[in-house]
Amino acid sequence: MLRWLTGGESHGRALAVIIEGVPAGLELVGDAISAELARRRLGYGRGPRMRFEQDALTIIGGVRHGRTLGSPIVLEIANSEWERKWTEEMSPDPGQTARKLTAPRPGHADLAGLQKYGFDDARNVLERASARETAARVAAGAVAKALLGVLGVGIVSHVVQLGAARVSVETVPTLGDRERIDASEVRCLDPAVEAAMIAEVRAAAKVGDSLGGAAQVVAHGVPVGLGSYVHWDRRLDGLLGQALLSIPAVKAVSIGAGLEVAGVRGSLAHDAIVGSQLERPTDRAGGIEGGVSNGSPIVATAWMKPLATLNRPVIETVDLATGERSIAFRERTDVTAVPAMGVVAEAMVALVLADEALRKFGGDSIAEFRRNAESYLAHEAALPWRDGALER
Ligand SMILES: Cc1cc2nc3c(=O)[nH]c(=O)nc-3n(C[C@H](O)[C@H](O)[C@H](O)COP(=O)(O)O)c2cc1C
Ligand SMILES: C=C(O[C@@H]1CC(C(=O)O)=C[C@@H](OP(=O)(O)O)[C@H]1O)C(=O)O
Repeated sequence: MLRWLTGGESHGRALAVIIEGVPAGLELVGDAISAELARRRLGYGRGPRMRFEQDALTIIGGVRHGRTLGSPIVLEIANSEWERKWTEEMSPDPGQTARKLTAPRPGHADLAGLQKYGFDDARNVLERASARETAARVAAGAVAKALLGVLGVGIVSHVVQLGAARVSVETVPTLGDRERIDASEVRCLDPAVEAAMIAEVRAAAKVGDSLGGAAQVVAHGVPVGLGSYVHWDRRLDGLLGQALLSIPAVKAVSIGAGLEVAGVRGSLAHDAIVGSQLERPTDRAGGIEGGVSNGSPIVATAWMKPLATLNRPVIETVDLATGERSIAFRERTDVTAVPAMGVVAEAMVALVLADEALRKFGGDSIAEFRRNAESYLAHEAALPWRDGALER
């Protein structure tokens, strides 16, 4: 099993993540993790911070000479502004701020967080509720992707909706599309829709508004048999749903044809099993049946609300210090973060699949993990009719 936990505040010294359960001997280099962090910073419509934020990575433990040790992997991602701007405001030493934030921003965790934890300064809430934390998830996801690579699993994501601009649901990307998607400013495969998405962001930015949208994640090469139908908390679709819904501002998750199948007849909603190789000409189920991976690509889509902070603040709130009507204050903000959210969603899918792969195949070393997987796959592939036994 894979366990991981992040820590750190948005404007604190750094974020950290500890990842436990990765077998020894996995090839892991800092550059590969940093490259994933850089992908998350991209995207038309992101705010000023992403232009200077470096996401400087330090591997604190668990890796030696480019290979994992089987011990907890400890990663640190520095926050670029700490030294310059935040050492006093975010100091862990006793003291107090002269700049309390007392007007909670609607659409953020501010008010519920203030009430729940008994604070009188919304900074105590927003620092941890900020999606800055997703940088640590992406670092952990890079480790999970490296592990999944041993099984031949590869993950790709693309933006399928930004504001009102939306691609056809038929376009499911291959691993070969990854470079082309990352080269797109909005991480969209279809050039015509890409242009419409950029126009949407421009129009929203011009009037100080924000946009939501959706990103689809596809995992290719996932073996049959991850997840289970035997308990509610072992269903792979349930695990993916929780993981993706935990991304800030993600409000819905669909698997495969998800939303569309609700409105069609059953005869058009499922995937036929064809021939002696048990092929699936369609993948409406998104690679999961009964909570178990079925060998088809896993397809999950995360739907994001428009960002809550607006560059032209208009949303009403109440200043808790005075009880007076106020307008939500503006931290720097992105116009949209859907392209970045897709990269975070890839990480979350990778972490779920890596956890399930470890549960199924186990192993303290990568050699053992690979051997176990190969043995299972060889056995699973040896169904009687595949070697002609049924004909004898
Ligand atoms: C990558 C990423 C970047 C985000 N950037 C912003 C931002 O700049 N401004 C903002 O208001 N919300 C931003 N958000 C969303 C907020 O963090 C989120 O709306 C907030 O946590 C409340 O949403 P919730 O109710 O889903 O938790 C971002 C989310 C993600 C995934
Ligand atoms: C820092 C990141 O995103 C931040 C997420 C965020 C929010 O409210 O969630 C608000 C902004 O924070 P700041 O005021 O520091 O610019 C974004 O920049 C990041 O993704 O690394």
